[in-house]
Amino acid sequence: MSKIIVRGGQRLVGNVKVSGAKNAVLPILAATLLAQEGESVIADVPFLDDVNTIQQVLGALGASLSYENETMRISAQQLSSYEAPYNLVRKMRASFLVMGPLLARMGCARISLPGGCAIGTRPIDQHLKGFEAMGAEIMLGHGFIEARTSGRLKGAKIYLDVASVGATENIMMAAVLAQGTTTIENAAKEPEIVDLANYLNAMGAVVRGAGTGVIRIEGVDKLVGVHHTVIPDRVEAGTYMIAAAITGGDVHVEGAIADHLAPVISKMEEMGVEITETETGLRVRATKPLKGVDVKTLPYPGFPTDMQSQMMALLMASEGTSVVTETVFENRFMHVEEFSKMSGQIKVEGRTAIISGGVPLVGAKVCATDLRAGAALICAALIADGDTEVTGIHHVDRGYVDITGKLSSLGAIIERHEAVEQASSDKVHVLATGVEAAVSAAVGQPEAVIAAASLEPSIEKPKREKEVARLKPQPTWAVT
Ligand SMILES: CC(=O)N[C@H]1[C@@H](OP(=O)(O)OP(=O)(O)OC[C@H]2O[C@@H](n3ccc(=O)[nH]c3=O)[C@H](O)[C@@H]2O)O[C@H](CO)[C@@H](O)[C@@H]1O
Ligand SMILES: C=C(OP(=O)(O)O)C(=O)O
Repeated sequence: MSKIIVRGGQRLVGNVKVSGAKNAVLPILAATLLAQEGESVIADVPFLDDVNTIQQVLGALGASLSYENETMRISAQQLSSYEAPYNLVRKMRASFLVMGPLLARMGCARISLPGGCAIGTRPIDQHLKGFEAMGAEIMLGHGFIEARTSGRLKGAKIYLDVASVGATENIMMAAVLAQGTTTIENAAKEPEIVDLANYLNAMGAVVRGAGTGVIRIEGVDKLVGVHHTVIPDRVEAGTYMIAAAITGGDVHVEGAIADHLAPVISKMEEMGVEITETETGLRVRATKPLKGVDVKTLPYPGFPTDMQSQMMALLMASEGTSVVTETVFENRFMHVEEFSKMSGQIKVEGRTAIISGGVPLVGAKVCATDLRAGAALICAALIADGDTEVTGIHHVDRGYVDITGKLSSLGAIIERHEAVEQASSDKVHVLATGVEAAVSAAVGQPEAVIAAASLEPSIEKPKREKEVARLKPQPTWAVT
């Protein structure tokens, strides 16, 4: 099982460059499916597992792709399938973002249900409500969602019950080729929505109002491939800002856009962190003890839920009591249990966490329960006494480009240990201690052979097989 080991106690100093935004590039790559002519050239595409997954989804639909020097070239003139494979959708919920473009381009789309994940149930009802309003027929069954339309989709007025980022993007992508005008009310306002709208407009679409609560889309007949550069990742930037502040460091976060990070900057300044805008990013300095603050996550321009766990790490290192309220996802406090292994003093009551700050953190063996939880544990580990071993880092690989390299360039003592994998023809052999660990190492692999050595020797084979099936039903995994 791969892990990241951090030795706490180093002050971070220097420059760190932010990569292109995961949450912008995924919908933009999905939108390249809309280009009936020409090649799409997307620059600043971060080297992430999620990007690899969407690349495979596009490939399975018939697009041809190449990826070099953070630039992806996509030709989608000829699509050969309208079905996003289960193996890929199960790895990454954002695969569902191909539904809008497929419906618009091919009149049908079949995608397996993305299901829930560690941070909440994450329904897709608002996406489907939008497609239905535009005339699509939705069929659900056998773990699949199929959407079909006879002829073009029709422009419609759609009010979102929740300002969902994904639903706004999916509906926008479906509407650009629809007949007539689509209005999305209570639309999400995130910078990634604006980046997608800019890309669609460059392709020939007519999208107005992105970044506000009302987006109007005039359908056009055809879109073409164009060049686009993805915006910098505000969550990655925010994570390095927290890493700098927690270590009492002095770090320039190159590429960070102050406007995109306004709620994070405001809270960190309230705590006593000095943040200055430079020509190319943000300089973050912590020169005095920090004080606790209260934080409530909200859709943009509120405090981002994707920064909640990293902020909690900083609050543990600050003086006084802080209250964090999570309003976006119903189950995004899984990191609290891991923090407590590091001596963090946090009490959870429903959607609120009360943090007693200033208690020295200690190194421990912890597990990333989701992407941002992993980043938060690494931030906390930077000031913990001794070594912290973070497992579950396949989550971190979804959204952070070379986090160990970037942090060690700032002076952190951090290294990555890769799992021992013996690749056979097309299966990955997983060696790990314990059923949970073995299954967690096998997640994300299309086929895995979980070696007997991975599992408790006292458990005989039929029982081990049952245990693996219980933990993660996955028909292509075998126990040897
Ligand atoms: C790839 C990507 O961009 N991911 C981001 C996106 O996820 P994602 O687009 O999945 O998040 P949404 O904005 O859709 O979800 C926000 C809330 O709306 C609810 N909801 C959503 C859709 C729907 O049809 N019905 C419904 O009830 C969700 O359960 C959640 O409670 O925005 C989230 C909220 O900022 C971020 O944490 C994710 O990093
Ligand atoms: C929750 C996140 O991503 P996703 O929506 O892709 O799961 C995230 O980026 O923190």
